[in-house]
Amino acid sequence: MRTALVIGAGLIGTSAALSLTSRGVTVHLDDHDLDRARTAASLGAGTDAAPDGPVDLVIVAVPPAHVARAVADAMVRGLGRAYLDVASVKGGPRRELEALLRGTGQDLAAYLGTHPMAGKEKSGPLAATGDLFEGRPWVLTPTRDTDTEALNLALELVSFCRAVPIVMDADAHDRAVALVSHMPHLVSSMVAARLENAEEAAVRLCGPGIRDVTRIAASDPRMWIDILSANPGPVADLLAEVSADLDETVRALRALQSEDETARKEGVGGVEDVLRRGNAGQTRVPGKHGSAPRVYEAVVVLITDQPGQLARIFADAERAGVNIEDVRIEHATGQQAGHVQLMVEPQGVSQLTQALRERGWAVRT
Ligand SMILES: NC(=O)c1ccc[n+]([C@@H]2O[C@H](COP(=O)([O-])OP(=O)(O)OC[C@H]3O[C@@H](n4cnc5c(N)ncnc54)[C@H](O)[C@@H]3O)[C@@H](O)[C@H]2O)c1
Ligand SMILES: O=C(O)C(=O)C[C@]1(C(=O)O)C=C[C@@H](O)C=C1
Repeated sequence: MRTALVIGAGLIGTSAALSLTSRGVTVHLDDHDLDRARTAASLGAGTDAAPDGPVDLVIVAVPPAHVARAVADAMVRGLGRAYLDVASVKGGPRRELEALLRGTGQDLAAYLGTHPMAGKEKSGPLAATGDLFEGRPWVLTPTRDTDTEALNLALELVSFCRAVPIVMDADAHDRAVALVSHMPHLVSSMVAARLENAEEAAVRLCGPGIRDVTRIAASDPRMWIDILSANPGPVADLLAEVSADLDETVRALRALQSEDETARKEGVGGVEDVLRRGNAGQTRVPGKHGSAPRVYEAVVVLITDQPGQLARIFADAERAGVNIEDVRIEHATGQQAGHVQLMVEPQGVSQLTQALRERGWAVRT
């Protein structure tokens, strides 16, 4: 691939453009908000000038409700040799596109619906990074009519972004993401909504647990209305299952308040059941690079809010010969201090702890 056109220079479009540009592809950036295309270009994601002929690949990265129209317009104008979109839902936009192309003389052969399973709760080009898709699954939904050229160009894009291609049927994809993305998003919003009118004294105590559960609740509601509107059935079915678990758990907790010992025992059983099923499900969440989950242990280091602290910790860990697999930073509420959790292989814990303590860090394991 030598040339690409990204329509929608937001988080996903600009991230893909950054990856392609770094691999030598000439990327043209288009957005109905010209400032966004200009911002993406200033970040090194490509040029906001229009291409002077058809590009190899047109990447449509606009909100799901606008995808079919944007792809159809690009196809009718002959902007590329192949076209793909990156929307979070696949069945609806494809059917909509089919309807829009009817009678235009265009068919769907040069189009491929795709979905990178990577993202952020932030939107826009300023949130984009060139490594956003590294090691993440990128779903491709070809049909038997898809051109080999379109599929190969999509595979090249996935490879340039260092993502992992996964081929799926569009409707099967939508059922799968209802489970692993859309239903969890709503549950996160519902948990976060409890905080809206909560007392400040309670909110000040927020720790890592609630941060993990509510991060995605900060996402743009307009984008998520589009996503959920295109996949309502599967998401509603899953939320009904969550709702049944909620009812059971409320019943079990009420039983724990009972004076009657048998009822209390049943309550413990009910609570234990949901916690154990949660453990079992959580172990199935894949780890880094889509591999089987690995168990890391946390070495927690206290830092103060001064420049260069993280760089010093990493340098000290490297000197100790311990590989850091993942990092989380917890800022202490209302203080100029925080904790850095360094996730390492269990056998590296004592070596790293000792090395960091020797270099003056306050460490908790
Ligand atoms: N945010 C995520 O985590 C994530 C992850 C994977 C896939 N996606 C999908 O990627 C797509 C883009 O999402 P995003 O997070 O980058 O959103 P974003 O809001 O950051 O970017 C979307 C961009 O599209 C532009 N736009 C809207 N309509 C347009 C049109 N008709 N023509 C040209 N430009 C138009 C907007 O101005 C905006 O700059 C969506 O379809 C979304 O479902 C998002
Ligand atoms: O990490 C996040 O912020 C996301 O929500 C990313 C996430 C997800 O994993 O659910 C959200 C929607 C996209 O379609 C793909 C990825």
